[in-house]
Amino acid sequence: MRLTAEQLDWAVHGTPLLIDVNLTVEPGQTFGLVGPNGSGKTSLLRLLAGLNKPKAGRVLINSQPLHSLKQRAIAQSIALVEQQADTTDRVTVRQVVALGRTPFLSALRPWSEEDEAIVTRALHDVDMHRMADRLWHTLSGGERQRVHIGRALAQQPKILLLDEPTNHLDIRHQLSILELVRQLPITVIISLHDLNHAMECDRIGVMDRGRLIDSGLPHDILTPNRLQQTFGVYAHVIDDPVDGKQVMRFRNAV
Ligand SMILES: Nc1ncnc2c1ncn2[C@@H]1O[C@H](COP(=O)(O)OP(=O)(O)OP(=O)(O)O)[C@@H](O)[C@H]1O
Repeated sequence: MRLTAEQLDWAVHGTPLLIDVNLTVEPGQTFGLVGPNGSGKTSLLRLLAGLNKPKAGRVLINSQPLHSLKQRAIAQSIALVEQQADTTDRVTVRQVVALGRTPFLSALRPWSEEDEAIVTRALHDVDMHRMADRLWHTLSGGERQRVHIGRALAQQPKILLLDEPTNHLDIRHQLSILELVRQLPITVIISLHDLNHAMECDRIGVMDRGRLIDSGLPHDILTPNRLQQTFGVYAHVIDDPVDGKQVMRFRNAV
């Protein structure tokens, strides 16, 4: 599904937090959202997921305005993994992941073996199958993060929105989750602080003080000049002698 944001504005108590954001992510693309702390990445993802209503502008999935759809229809297409999602309920890992199937269940469409298989697959995808019966509150931060990604995968969305999905993960799980996400045949928007990870996206966009100030191919966007101006760091790019890929190295900009 194509996801489009048209002239999005959002404000809290009169303070503009998103200003004239325009964005199109083509079906199947992985779009990385980068930007300093407080630049508006989470705010944008919440608008794209339909959790917050824009003050102006609109979000479209394919050519359908998001605001014209019921919450259940949105949930059948879009999944959001938030940064600080939590639950106080006494639930197991499997039960949390199974919540991803909720938008598809009804009196006429009760829980089925297919749902069970989708949940099992999602647990494997995030490497949590061995902990399926563990209680949520006993999990570490990274394990919780993987369970939330599992819930989103169980939702089998056509558009997956991920807000810094790797910030609690050890390096092995960072790499495996990013690889998994990139291989999904769906539209993905992922906010990332690790700019070397962002380089692996199909396209990236840079947020700065509520505006999407640049978007395009990672190598064209994450230039030393941009890193200095927007992120306040000096960077240089070196070629990895093993695979020839370009890697960024950062130093303080004083
Ligand atoms: N409900 C709110 N009330 C007031 N200010 C808010 C609210 N939500 C977000 N903000 C502010 O809006 C700005 C953008 O926040 P947002 O969480 O979207 O940034 P971000 O780019 O995701 O940041 P980070 O990289 O730190 O996660 C921040 O300055 C934040 O303090």
